[in-house]
Amino acid sequence: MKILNIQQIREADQYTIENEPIKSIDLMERASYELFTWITERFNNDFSVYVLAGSGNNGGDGLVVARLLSESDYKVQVILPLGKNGSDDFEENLKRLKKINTVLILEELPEQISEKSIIIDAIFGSGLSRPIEGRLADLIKKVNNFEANKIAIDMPSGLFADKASPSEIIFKADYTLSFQVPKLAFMMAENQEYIGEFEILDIKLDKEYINNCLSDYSIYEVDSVIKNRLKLKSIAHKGNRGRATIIAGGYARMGAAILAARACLHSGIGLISVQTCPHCIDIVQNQIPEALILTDENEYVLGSYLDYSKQDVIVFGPAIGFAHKTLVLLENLLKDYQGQLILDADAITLLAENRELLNLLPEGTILTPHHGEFKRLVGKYSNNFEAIMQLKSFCMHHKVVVVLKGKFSAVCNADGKISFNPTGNAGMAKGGSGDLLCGILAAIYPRIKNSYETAKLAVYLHGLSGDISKEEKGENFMTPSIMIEKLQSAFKKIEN
Ligand SMILES: NC(=O)C1=CN([C@@H]2O[C@H](COP(=O)(O)OP(=O)(O)OC[C@H]3O[C@@H](n4cnc5c(N)ncnc54)[C@H](O)[C@@H]3O)[C@@H](O)[C@H]2O)[C@@H](O)CC1
Ligand SMILES: [K+]
Repeated sequence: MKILNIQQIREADQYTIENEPIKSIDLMERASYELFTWITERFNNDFSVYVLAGSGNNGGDGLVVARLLSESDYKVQVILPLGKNGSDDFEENLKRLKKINTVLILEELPEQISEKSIIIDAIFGSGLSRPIEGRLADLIKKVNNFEANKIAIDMPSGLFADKASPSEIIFKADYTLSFQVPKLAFMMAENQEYIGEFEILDIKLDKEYINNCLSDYSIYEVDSVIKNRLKLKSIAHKGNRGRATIIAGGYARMGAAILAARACLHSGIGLISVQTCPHCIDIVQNQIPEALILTDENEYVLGSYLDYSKQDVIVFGPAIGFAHKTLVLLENLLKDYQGQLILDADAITLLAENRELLNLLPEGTILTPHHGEFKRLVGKYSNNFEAIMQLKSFCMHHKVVVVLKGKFSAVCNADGKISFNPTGNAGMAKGGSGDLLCGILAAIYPRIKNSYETAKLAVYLHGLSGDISKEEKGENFMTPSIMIEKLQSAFKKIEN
């Protein structure tokens, strides 16, 4: 699903108004009817409704919703903190609201409201142009302390759509009901406490116009052509389903390699090899009898460059440490290995600390840093909008694909396009979770044969197995090992 900026959304509104054609007040009615339907499907009319309506078109939407809910016998009260003069459609809807005469217009929000209330934020939407201050700021702080159900129309008031929000005076919504396309701000971790869950309502803006809008940002949806590449051909044998090698861990740290190898195996790889030091061979063989062992000549760390000529893909990095021999192995892989490289965890720190290696990164290498590791690569940033800019320039400069892990993990291609991943949850934030992602990436790359498409689908499947684990086992109990088991359902889900 494409993410558009405010300017593009405004143009799409205008195009629809002129070409459908539809009057702007009727488009407002249509948008608000979707809001009304969403609300009435989830809250019955035992809930009292408070609508905070600004004086622009976001406020206009709020007034329409107030009218529609009142006509469905909800008790609705409206507060107009910016007064009664505003945009044409706002003023017309205020007239219509007064005509039905069942909605109370309050001067102030009461000091106490029952938990069985809904507060609808229609103060500002996409027209917010500066931070909220003064009386309005006090109102937002007050509302944020109430225990009611809070719904923001289009955007939580105070939040900027396309850039970092400079102030923390922002309505804290449980639900944000936005129109037609998501906004970039919805993808940023620091904004989640204001946005709550977001839903995109179809208000029937011109589809073709939106399809033609150019955007570097989107939310991932499984692509059926790519997904079909995962299907095994009837002539499949272990050799043509891909060969992957995991180079991870070291003495007393082989868990990372085992998790990655298991995830890889359960994601369809044909042959999996694990490079281990001599002391660790038994552990690996006991844990994954399917794995071939590549024996490193070093006793405690991994550092031998072995024969990888038949390997389609190598995962290098999880828990591998920072020994000089390991660094040399990484350098040799960057120089000589001809297959697909997936670099994670300590490999990324090694790159950051030995920056000359960055110039050796083969085109299309997949790197999977979390924010801490990514900052080591690109320097500090103070919000996710800055992180996204750094991500783009890093990928374009080095011609690589980076998965920046977190809430809505951002997968960035070498051309600067960014796809945000919608699956996953906080229960996945446990040691070992990233190792699984490496395994999934390695398993599906040989069939998909495109770094960006592989990364998007692998991150999606990884999150999906996390969501299924959460649903069945709960956020606290779930573990990376459980997630490996749930890969079974994750694959089935995308196959259907
Ligand atoms: N035809 C359309 O364009 C549609 C627009 N819709 C709604 O219209 C909204 C956008 O409406 P508007 O462009 O009127 O913008 P808003 O309703 O978000 O607010 C704009 C007004 O607020 C003022 N303002 C901005 N920041 C302020 C601040 N910090 N303190 C005080 N005043 C401030 C602006 O000067 C302007 O007068 C969308 O978010 C959406 O809810 C929907 O009705 C769907 C159709
Ligand atoms: K709003």
